[in-house]
Amino acid sequence: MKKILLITTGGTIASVEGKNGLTPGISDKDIVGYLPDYKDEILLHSMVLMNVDSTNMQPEYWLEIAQTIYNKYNQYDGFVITHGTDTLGYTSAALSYILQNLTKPVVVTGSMVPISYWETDARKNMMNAIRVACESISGVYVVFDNKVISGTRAVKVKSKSKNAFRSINCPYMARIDGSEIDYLGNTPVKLNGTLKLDSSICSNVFLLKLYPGITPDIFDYIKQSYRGVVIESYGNGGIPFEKRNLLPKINELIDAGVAVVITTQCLEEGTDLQKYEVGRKISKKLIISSRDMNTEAIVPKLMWALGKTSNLEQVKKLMETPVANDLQNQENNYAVL
Ligand SMILES: NC(=O)C[C@H](N)C(=O)O
Repeated sequence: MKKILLITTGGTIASVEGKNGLTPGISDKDIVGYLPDYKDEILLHSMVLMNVDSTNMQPEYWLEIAQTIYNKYNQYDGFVITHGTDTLGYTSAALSYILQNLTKPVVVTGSMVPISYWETDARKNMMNAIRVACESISGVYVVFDNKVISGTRAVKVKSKSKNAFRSINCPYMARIDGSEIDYLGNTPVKLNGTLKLDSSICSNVFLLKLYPGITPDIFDYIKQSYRGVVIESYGNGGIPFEKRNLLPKINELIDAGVAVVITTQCLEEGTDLQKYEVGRKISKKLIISSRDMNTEAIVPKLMWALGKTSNLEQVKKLMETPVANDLQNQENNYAVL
């Protein structure tokens, strides 16, 4: 019988209506109490690690989750983490970088409606997550609304509906139909190796969304206080140089040792800095191109890379090397669900 550890962290799934609106309030035991009878099939242990709305999630909490999995690793076959949906994609990506050489499944799930409500999606998501955690696969996965998504590719695209997550720039790993898990591409394999807790995280990272009219002085502030900046530019990726020219200040940042990543506000297909003049002008040697990674993966990856080194050549190399399926080089061929 498979032995699974459920780690609860809060989110809507654990929320109750309080004086000031929904807030996490129920325990791991309460959550388990809502599940259909599973006791003949799996041995499920549970623990509360924290009880936060995931809007309050912090890099320190990612480390707590990772450390807990690391400490309990040998006692279980798989792990399920219940989490708020708002920043779930950041946490699943962060765990993919912090927990290196995973040989077991770590499955992150949540819900859009609290588990105590009759119309909840929590029971289905949890049972599906437990099913995936019992598989002989390795790595971090997000299980939501019958879909299995690579931990570095899950993006919340809806604020209210139950089909809130999509796999961005990467095929879905699997679809769940009743108790069947249908793998859509190659069935993920179980890896061998020794788990490593790669926990040096530098959270001094700024995320900047460009808009027409943005002025260069924001970069003075970033230079003083941050070691890395992710610039969400437009389309294929480019920096404005008409009227309010951002290029000199970005070059100053790099000269001061700040890591600069260019990504795009477009959800799909990623950047190509070589296509347009606005992209080529900024594509100097030390600009980090995010290609088809999503922001939820880029931010924790940059924190993880800067935790290891302040050498910008090395940061660029770490960022541009695929980790846990976060980045692909060849033409995409997406599964549409
Ligand atoms: N559906 C949810 O879980 C949303 C909630 N605000 C959270 O992220 O914790």
